[in-house]
Amino acid sequence: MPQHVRIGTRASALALTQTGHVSVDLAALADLEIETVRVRTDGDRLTGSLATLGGTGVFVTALRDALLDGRCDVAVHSLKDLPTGDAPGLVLGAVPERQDPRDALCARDGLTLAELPAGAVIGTGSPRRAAQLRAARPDVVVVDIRGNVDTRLGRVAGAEHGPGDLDAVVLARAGLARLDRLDAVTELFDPAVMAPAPGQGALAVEVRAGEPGDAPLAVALRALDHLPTRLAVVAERALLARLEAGCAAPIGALATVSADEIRLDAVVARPDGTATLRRSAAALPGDRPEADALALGARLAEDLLGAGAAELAELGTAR
Ligand SMILES: NCc1[nH]cc(CCC(=O)O)c1CC(=O)O
Repeated sequence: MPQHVRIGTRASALALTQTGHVSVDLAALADLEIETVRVRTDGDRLTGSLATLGGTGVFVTALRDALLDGRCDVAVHSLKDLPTGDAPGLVLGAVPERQDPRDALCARDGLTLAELPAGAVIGTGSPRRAAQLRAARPDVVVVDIRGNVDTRLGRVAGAEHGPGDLDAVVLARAGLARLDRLDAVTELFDPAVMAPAPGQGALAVEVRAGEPGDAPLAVALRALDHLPTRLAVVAERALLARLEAGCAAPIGALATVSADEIRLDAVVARPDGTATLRRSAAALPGDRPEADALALGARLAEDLLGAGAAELAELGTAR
């Protein structure tokens, strides 16, 4: 008898494809019969600016409630949308292998950021992307936009659908890849120019704590987990947590994990892009690599705080 598993997801096209991939992967790893349960979150319901929606977790809370209530057994989130705080009763069952974490420019007429004219209008809802765009090109105009990936792409001039009132938008490459929309990408940003959000390109597969470790679902989750990705996102999120910031802060971080090193590069920006602070650190993972990744993120955050990161990024005042 296969184990019956209900997998909870937001109903956006991106969430549904992400959940679909996780379902297929889990079903290939153990004898599971998987049912998909759609859950509506505040992030789907409310239309205000992402930066003002009331902090972190707008895409996540309703899914976590469904997990805790037993309406589903597994929840799939974009890792970058997951708040850094503890979720009592829940654990990260698996962090599957990450996709390319870079941000992508989707501009009209195949243009790159350097090729866009002065005064070009670029849409993003992310203070992190806005600050780094302004740092790279102080002469462009950044406007706040919301909506799912297709809505945002539709606002680029020359798009087949939509009003086309923008010269470009910035989106995560990973989301575009999952939606089969890489055709819209005109430039992939070097992380030294546009550092991605902590956890960008990775997924979080969350489950209730204390479920039996020998059940088919638990076996499949352990096999799906990708240790280098887990270590990278642990380091990136430890940095964010120590900075007491969330996904709406102008903070980018990217860890790269090899057999003998975890390297973490981070940027903290003034929201208007007129100043940025970059710092890097590395650690040699030992017998408890997750603890080492956690310590690395916290240490780099201390370094940034000592250099004035909280004042620069207006942490604690922005929300
Ligand atoms: N906040 C929305 C969100 N959450 C995850 C992704 C993309 C996929 C990912 O980073 O894993 C997106 C859209 C975007 O930023 O372009």
